[in-house]
Amino acid sequence: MSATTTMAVEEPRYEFYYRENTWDNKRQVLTGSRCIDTFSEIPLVDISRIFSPKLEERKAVAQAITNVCQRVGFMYISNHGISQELVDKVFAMSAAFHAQLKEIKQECYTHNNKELRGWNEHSVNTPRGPVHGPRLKVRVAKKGSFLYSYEPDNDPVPPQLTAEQRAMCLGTYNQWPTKPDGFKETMLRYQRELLTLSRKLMQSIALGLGCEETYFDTHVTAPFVSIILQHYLPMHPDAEDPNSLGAHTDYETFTILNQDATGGLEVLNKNGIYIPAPYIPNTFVVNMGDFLERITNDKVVSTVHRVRNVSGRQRYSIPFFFSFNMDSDMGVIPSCASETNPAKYGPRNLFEFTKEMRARQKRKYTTGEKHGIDAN
Ligand SMILES: O=C(O)CCC(=O)C(=O)O
Ligand SMILES: [Fe+2]
Repeated sequence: MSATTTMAVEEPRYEFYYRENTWDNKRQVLTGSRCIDTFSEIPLVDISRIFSPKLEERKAVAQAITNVCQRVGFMYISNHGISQELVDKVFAMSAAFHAQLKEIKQECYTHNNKELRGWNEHSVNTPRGPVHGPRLKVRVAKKGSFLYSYEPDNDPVPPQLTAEQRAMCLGTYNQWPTKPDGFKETMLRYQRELLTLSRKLMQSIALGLGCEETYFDTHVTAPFVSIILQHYLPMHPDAEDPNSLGAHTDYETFTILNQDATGGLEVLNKNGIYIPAPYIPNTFVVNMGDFLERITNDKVVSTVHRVRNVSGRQRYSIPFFFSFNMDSDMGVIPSCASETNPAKYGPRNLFEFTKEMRARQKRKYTTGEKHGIDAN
């Protein structure tokens, strides 16, 4: 009788995630003998030199940023120039807004709005009843979010726009609550200051990718920007889905995220391990989005992430999503393509890129269809 050796065949493992409003995206993660050397923490980059008058210094930080963008797609930035006084004020306003009665927040309900700007609440199923008997699916709230977008008249460098371009700025549809006092002014100041920082970061990314520093400047004069004041409730112990915000990628160029000290943000590495991205004082988290991945021919990575608020406390965060002008046609950047690595994608603008997604979001609200995920 001859002995037979059975080779165990490792099944590929996939992580399913949400991208451009669809759930059927999957990314293979590497397990067992397939594991590779990947990140196990989120790097921190001191960006003070992006403001340096010396090109050499700006190039050095650009290189550091771009290396992280390619390897991890997520980083902490320190010395970003945004004052702690403003950050504290924005968080305090967000907490005061979310603490109001639902009936008051509903005055700026996204459902009332053509472009879905405003407040909304997301919920989760919590099966109740005997384990072996009929189970009731009770929905409980897990997250509230207030969404506002770019207002061209509030830009530190107000752009010249045609009526058509102005209509593409979703901030035209912002809904502002009357309370708390000073809410709109604070949120617009935050938008202004982060716009300036984002344009500077965009120049740094251009340099790091081997382009002229000003390569993207004309494409960010009236950028597609959205800001969400996220308010995560403590996750219900019986919640059917443990995610406060399901695994997803962001679809814009990059996101500047401000989080409180609660924790819960997790970033997927190539080996399928979710790496925590806890709060680090005086830093922001910056992650790259799908549109930048596309125009860099996949050189920069848009990394999957999720939020699980298992702290038992409320959590607040503020993602600032930054992208190009809605009507800027962007192809693969010449320095990211070559004869041996031709451009994989043709030119596309944000308006086209997000059209189907925005239509789906509207369908979801008008038909009450549930995707079980919170769109950005
Ligand atoms: O709340 C967080 O920490 C992350 C939020 C996020 O990923 C998003 O809104 O896209
Ligand atoms: Fe995100």
